[in-house]
Amino acid sequence: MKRLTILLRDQGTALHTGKQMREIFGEVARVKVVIAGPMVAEGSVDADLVVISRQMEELIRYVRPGTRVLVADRAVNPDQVRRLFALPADSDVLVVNTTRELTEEAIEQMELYEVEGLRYHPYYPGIREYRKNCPYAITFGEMDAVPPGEYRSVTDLHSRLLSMEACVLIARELGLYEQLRGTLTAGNIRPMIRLTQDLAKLHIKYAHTSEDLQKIIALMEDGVLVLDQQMRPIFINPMAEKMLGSGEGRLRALVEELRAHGEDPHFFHRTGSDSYYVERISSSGGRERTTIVMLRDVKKIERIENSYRRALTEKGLAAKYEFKDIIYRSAAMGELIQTAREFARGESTVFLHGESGSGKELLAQAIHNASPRRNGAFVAVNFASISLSLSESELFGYADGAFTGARRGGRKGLFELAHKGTIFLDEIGDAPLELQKKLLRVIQERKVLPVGGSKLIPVDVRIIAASNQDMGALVERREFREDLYYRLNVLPLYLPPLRRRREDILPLFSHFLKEFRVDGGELSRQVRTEIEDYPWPGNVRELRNVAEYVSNFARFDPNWPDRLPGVLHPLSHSDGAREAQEGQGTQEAQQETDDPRSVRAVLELLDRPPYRFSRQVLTRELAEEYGLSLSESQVKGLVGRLKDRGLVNAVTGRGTFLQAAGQELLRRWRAREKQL
Ligand SMILES: Nc1ncnc2c1ncn2[C@@H]1O[C@H](COP(=O)(O)OP(=O)(O)OP(=O)(O)O)[C@@H](O)[C@H]1O
Repeated sequence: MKRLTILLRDQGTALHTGKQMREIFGEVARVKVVIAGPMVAEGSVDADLVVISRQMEELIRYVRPGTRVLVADRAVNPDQVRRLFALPADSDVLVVNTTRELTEEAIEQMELYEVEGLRYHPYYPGIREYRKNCPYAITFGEMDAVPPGEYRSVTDLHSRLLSMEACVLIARELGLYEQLRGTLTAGNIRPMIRLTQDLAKLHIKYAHTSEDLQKIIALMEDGVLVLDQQMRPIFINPMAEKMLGSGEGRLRALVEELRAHGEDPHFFHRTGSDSYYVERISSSGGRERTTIVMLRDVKKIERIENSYRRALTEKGLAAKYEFKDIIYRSAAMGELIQTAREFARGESTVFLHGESGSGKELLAQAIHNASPRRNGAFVAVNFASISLSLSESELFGYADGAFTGARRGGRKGLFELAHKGTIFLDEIGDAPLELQKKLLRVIQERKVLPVGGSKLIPVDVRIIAASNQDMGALVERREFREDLYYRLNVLPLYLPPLRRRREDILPLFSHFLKEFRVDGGELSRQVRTEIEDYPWPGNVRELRNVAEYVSNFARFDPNWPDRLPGVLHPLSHSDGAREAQEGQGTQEAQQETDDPRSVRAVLELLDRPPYRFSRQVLTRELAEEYGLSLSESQVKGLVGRLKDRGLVNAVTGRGTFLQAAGQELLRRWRAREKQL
């Protein structure tokens, strides 16, 4: 048997190249891979043929003089290239390798594949200047060489393999070409076929997606039109056809109104006896600017409004809770309530900051009921659940004759309904910018302009706003108007999350147990600690849900407290085994001794901007946010174990970040908590 030796510099390349060589030559030659280094004597490597790859010619000194040597080229592995198709077209990609020659060669080869729209920029250690801020990076088994940066993804295409031309040369040199011709041709063609198949599949998938989209748009109950730059229709769905009729005239009238309204993104459009709410979205993507127009039947809007109003009036436009209904024992809440009572006496706008479920609405109602306006209405508007087109007429009402079908005398908006009372603007951070502008005007002038009306109506309302988002960050990202925020944040109150006021947990728990008619009895010390130590990411609402859940079995099972830990940490207890059987939680079920709270806290932290944390920051945030005082080395150990479980990844110099499995686990935890 002929002896073929491949002489290389590093382990990673050796692994892949060795595999490639054995696949092709393994049956007819003895393939050996030698990694040059201090353990290999210079002038000692021999075989019938020694192969050295280009850019590593200096390794020739290890070869015994007189041995036949072939310097072979490497090529990007076509099997790996297909991963580039996953990157969005028109992206900048940093190509990372260890030397300038290798990097430039790789770029040259990748350009041959003509992956649409990817622009490659070289990087290698020591390069003077390179393109920073590339959203994507690719490398060839040299992950460590990737410079720090905010990448959306870093793809490892693994070491490049010996090119097929090189393999043919090796076969020739060894006199094995005839024998191997079939294998070589197949080896050359197969990856290409696989690549082509992949592209075909991708193409079919997109074709399907756009077909599916078209079906969905066709079935939509709103009219959808797409107009080109000259405002000529490119696409009209059946509903829009029905709304506008088949004649040219109606479409022309709509286009004229669109032009007349300039940049105004929505307005009412009347045609014949019908009225439509028009929403316009300009799209500047692609080569041409297009306009997407949505038409919504005003009668339908009215129907939705009616049901929203019904829901509101069922609540009676009245605030149920008073300060005495707020359960607490912590000093933090005591102080907060004291301040809130003082705020209640005044007229200024109050802003309640606090995580979801921490009791913002409860507090807003209590403030209203302790204020001079207690006999007026309390109207709650939730901006997270109110749709854009609905919200304007919903909030400000509409005038008589604003559109055909509008009620005689128009209709009052929620601001007017709250006249002499309080309006609670919940989840205000979700208000669309367009609406924020209008809200600002109302707050400044204390007057509303109903949709389609020309007369301002004075309203006397007190505003309480609330948000569970970081408003400062929203303002910074320009998603929330700064001027509006300052108008609203006059008397700020910060509701601490439940985990920051642990003394409140047990009193609240027994309060809710009573509400669900469960005899709280005496909880063991262990169970009490368990409840207090749980981080309660869903705050009081989650605690109430757990009490309700417990009530389902507590009435029949006197030992119900024993089941509580399993309810709070489903994965670390009995359910963990089930998850494992489902094949997803194999590692989750192996629960090392890690405290589930710390695991959860780390995953939660990594799921927040900036999504990448250094160990120091992680340690600090764990302490500040979750009250978990771990040392840096404990955090290191914990992160290491989470990495072993595939939940996170940690790269030296680039921090720790969530992996898909970690995200999935969080999603499942949260979904389960919602169900509880
Ligand atoms: N201190 C408390 N005492 C009694 N019940 C409370 C307390 N805090 C919250 N709750 C109850 O917890 C639930 C959630 O509270 P609430 O709806 O006020 O939270 P929120 O912060 O407004 O939530 P979101 O931001 O999701 O709207 C409600 O059923 C509320 O009655």
